[in-house]
Amino acid sequence: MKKGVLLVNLGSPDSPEPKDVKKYLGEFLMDERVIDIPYVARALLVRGIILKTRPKASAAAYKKIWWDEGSPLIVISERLQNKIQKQVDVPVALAMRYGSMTIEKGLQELVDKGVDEVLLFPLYPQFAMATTETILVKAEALRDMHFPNLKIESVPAFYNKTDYIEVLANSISNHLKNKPYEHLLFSYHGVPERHIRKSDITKSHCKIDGSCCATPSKAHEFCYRHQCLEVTRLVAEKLQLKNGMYSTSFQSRLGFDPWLQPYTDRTIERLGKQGIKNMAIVTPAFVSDCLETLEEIAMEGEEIFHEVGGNQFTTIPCLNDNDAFVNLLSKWITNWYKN
Ligand SMILES: C=CC1=C(C)c2cc3[nH]c(cc4nc(cc5[nH]c(cc1n2)c(C)c5CCC(=O)O)C(CCC(=O)O)=C4C)c(C)c3C=C
Ligand SMILES: [Fe+2]
Ligand SMILES: [Fe+2]
Repeated sequence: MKKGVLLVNLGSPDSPEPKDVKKYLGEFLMDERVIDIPYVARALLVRGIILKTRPKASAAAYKKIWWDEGSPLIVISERLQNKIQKQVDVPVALAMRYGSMTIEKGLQELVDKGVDEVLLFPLYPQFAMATTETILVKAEALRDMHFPNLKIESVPAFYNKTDYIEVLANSISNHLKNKPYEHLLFSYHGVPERHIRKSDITKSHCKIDGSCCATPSKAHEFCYRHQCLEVTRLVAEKLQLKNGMYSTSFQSRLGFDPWLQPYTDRTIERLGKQGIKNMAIVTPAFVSDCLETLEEIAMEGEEIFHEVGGNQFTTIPCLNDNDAFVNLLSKWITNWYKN
């Protein structure tokens, strides 16, 4: 069998213009694993409310971070793909779950190269319904419809792999080398609390009460909250951070349902009000810098911190196409096709 790899990231609009942002958000938010309410209610909420106002505001935010070459998330993912391709002996394609670079096109590109066994590689360290699961479900549906003879294997969430933690911890310490900080905040993309309960395979473990995620359980294989807290714990251990010098929060909430807490914006505000003058922030739910890191954290987050008296706000870049990260993914891919 000829093997190939499909890297999959979230996706971005084609341009930062409201019409393209509206098209992209329409596809993204109509995914039943992102806004997980019945179809009619979802359509009313997304098409009747969100798409009437959000595209204009989101387009303005995208314009602030857009690069000459395009969306940072897409450009960075392409750089990652190209660098990995130089290190491995099987074809490596790139697709996005939403937007124009579809998973269907990515699978077709590999099939056109003679590939009949694909390693599907969701570019997310932690499992979530709205990330890893939706990619797997979509790829399998496309396989059943268009590529019935294609074998698909997937890479599970890699949040607790020792070599990943090492790469992340090294990236953090390199960026903070000459920047003294009093507090390091680990900010992860949030999800509604309901998503955590839905993904609980035991149907009884996840109570989101502060202790369930630290109590061993089969549920953790699919618990986004546990996996985020583990990344913080393992990196803090590796960097020998003292208790109180670091914490975890969740960003980017949307709507009125309870999302994972504490919220990042309120945490930044609280830290500033407590007298922290120099803080650093890292965003390990994202492997590539994107709207949520470049605008929501590096711009809005910094503004909040300064408003409450904070001084130095250091945003640590995502792993992006950093050589150590490229080497790590290339090593995992090579181990897969050599076995
Ligand atoms: C409404 C529900 C949303 C869920 C659940 C959600 C989960 C989730 N998202 C990411 C990663 C990214 N999200 C990004 C943008 C973004 N996310 C939502 C909504 C949900 N995300 C919206 C509406 C948007 C669009 C921007 C906006 O209008 O604010 C991005 C950035 C994409 C880019 O083009 O740069 C990423 C990346 C994760 C990891 C996650 C669950 C764990
Ligand atoms: Fe999101
Ligand atoms: Fe839990």
